[in-house]
Amino acid sequence: MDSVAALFCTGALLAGGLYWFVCVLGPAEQKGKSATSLSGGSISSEKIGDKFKQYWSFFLRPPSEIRAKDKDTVPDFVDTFYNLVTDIYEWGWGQSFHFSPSVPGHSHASATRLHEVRASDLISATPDHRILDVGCGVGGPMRAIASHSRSRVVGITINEYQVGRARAHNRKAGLDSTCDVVCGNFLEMPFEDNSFDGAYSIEATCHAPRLEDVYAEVFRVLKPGAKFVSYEWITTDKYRASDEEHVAVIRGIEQGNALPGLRSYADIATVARAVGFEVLEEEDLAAPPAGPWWTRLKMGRIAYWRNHVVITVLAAIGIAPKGTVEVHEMLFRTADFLTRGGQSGIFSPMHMILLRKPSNAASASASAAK
Ligand SMILES: C=C(CC[C@@H](C)[C@H]1CC[C@H]2C3=CC[C@H]4[C@H](C)[C@@H](O)CC[C@]4(C)[C@H]3CC[C@]12C)C(C)C
Ligand SMILES: C[S@@+](CC[C@H](N)C(=O)[O-])C[C@H]1O[C@@H](n2cnc3c(N)ncnc32)[C@H](O)[C@@H]1O
Repeated sequence: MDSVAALFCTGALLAGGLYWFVCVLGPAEQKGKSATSLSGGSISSEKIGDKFKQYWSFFLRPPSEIRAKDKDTVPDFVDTFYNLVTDIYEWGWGQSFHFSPSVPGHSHASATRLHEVRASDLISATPDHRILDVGCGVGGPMRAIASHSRSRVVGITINEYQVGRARAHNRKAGLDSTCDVVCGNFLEMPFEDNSFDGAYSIEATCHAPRLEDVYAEVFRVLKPGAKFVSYEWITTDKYRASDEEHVAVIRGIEQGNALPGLRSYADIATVARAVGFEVLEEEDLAAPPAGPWWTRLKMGRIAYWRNHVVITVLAAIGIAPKGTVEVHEMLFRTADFLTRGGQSGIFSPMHMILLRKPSNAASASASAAK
């Protein structure tokens, strides 16, 4: 009898421990996405492994070919990437898929919100405005900006699965009457010329093979006099193409984040002017005195190990799709490359550029974009 009781107690303890490990500790950042509901977005479970191999094979081509910057294949490859990572991002990071400077006395959530609201204030978003979110993810920034500015916000993302997640979050937040989400390509947007009073893009245009193409589209859909702010992923003036360590870190960042090639900070304003924008302000928001953005990534290391164990166990018992283990390992490595990029100062994910479409501008700058 005693041994039955001991067996029962051990079983109960193990089950309780597993529940705590997976369900209580599991959602590292935001409750809402749990480890037991990780999926491959719109990709069916059995195809995740193959899709991951296909994603990775993009980088097996010679860098010169990757940098050929193909407008037709890159959006598909980015879409595959977001099918693979969206659930893991939400589970381990939250609903805002970007970095922010750390702010003393503020939580990650609060520092994230300050960074988002800053974009809204820079473009002077007001309640009568219709604002475009270029590359909206699952809509963390959109909800913060709609609540802060009372503007109507329309987000666009290439990834259908994110559209569903964003809409569900909007409904839950009671913001579905002010926030809309559209599935589409920001290189060819399904919006009328001169139809937005402002636009912002947070860590999304880095996925564009040519920055000209997305900036020209934003220019086209903005009303004359309207402002656009972008937080760009760039290499800084500390980056040296002759330094092997620099090259390895930047390549690691590109491979783990579906980037067709990082741009230099020096190219951003040139492109913006070429499509017809006036440059109002340009500042690397990661530069001192801003608090380091990478500390959150570094501090998370223990949680990532825990996440790795959780995903491996769930995949082994058939709850999580098998391929998620490889995807998670890729993100694990990416976190390290990003941290090294931040610490060495060669990379920034928040080079801010504030632009205005001139008041006397014609509707589009198609010729500038070609
Ligand atoms: C702007 C982009 C994405 C930026 C960040 C939101 C993501 C970049 C790297 C991601 C992560 C790395 C490590 C993961 C960890 C191993 C896992 O256990 C939990 C999720 C991570 C923390 C994940 C979260 C999102 C990132 C920080 C790019 C794509 C242009
Ligand atoms: C890193 S996420 C950032 C999301 C959001 N701005 C945020 O901060 O939470 C990049 C976003 O850009 C979108 N994206 C990338 N390439 C795109 C394209 N060609 N057209 C539309 N959206 C794109 C992705 O689908 C994703 O939603």
